[in-house]
Amino acid sequence: MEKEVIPRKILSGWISFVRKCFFRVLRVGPIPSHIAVIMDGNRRYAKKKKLEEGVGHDAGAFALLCLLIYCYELGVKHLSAYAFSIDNFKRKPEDVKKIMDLLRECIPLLTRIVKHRPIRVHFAGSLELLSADIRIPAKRLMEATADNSKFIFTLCVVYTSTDEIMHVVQESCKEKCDHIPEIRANDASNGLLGENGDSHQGDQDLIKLVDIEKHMYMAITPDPDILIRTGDEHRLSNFLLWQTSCCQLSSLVTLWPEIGIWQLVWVVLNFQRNHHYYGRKRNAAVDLVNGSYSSSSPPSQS
Ligand SMILES: CC(C)=CCC/C(C)=C/CC/C(C)=C/COP(=O)(O)OP(=O)(O)O
Repeated sequence: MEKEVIPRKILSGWISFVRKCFFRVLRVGPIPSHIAVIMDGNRRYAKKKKLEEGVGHDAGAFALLCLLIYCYELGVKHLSAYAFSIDNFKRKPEDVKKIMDLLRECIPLLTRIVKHRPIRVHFAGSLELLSADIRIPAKRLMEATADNSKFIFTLCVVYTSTDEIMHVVQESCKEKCDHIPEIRANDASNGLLGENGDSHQGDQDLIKLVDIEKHMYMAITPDPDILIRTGDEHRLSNFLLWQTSCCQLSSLVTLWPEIGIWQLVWVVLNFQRNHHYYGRKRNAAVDLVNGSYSSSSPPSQS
């Protein structure tokens, strides 16, 4: 990745001015709070351009950093990217090494980008599986930007939803086990223990939705409004499965390194067109979770 090129090319001059004017017009409509991306098509891009495979990933990382700046300027509050899945460890060793090298390189670049913008950088996933030379600077960058609240950029690395949900279950159980004596004592004082000392109501409610959500790797961001997948793929590939039940899925034929401002504008315009529909879905889901539907009037299926 060319280190100098990233900020200069897109941050200065009339291109940046025109882009900001354009975004101002787009902001007349609702702007998604959270965009998530699955960055497919990097190798195909390299093939198409007759470049070495790894160069496709370089171009992909560059495209991601540009998208970060565009989203920030547009007024989006969260951007999350699927940079490395746990399943990607099954790829050829040189492919794994390439993405790990990019991760290592992107930390100083991100440090420069956040120097002038209040962006919080978050790495989500089983970070203990990263080598120390990536994990330690990544944790340092997370700590250094932890107080930035205007924008959160999440890089999902060594991530799958299955792993996230397993992690949540383990953490929630661990936490509750530690508190079982307290919960039992509380139930006993409220007369809620049965003859054999079991809790009548406590156990089935032991783990609540709030417990699950607080242990998610993605706990610091709201659910995405838009999930973009490039490279003409239509699968979720174990990415944010818990978080995407009411989200617009935008599958683009564009290869990831070719994503730019026009693709972003296109998905945001689609979001604006469907905004009321997704808003209603979301509200219905929240009502369901809060138990505001009675059993005699189930939610309408649409
Ligand atoms: C800043 C930073 C660390 C960025 C990450 C770099 C990057 C673009 C990662 C994409 C990872 C990935 C496995 C994509 C899948 O498709 P593929 O790219 O292998 O391509 P294909 O769909 O053409 O096979």
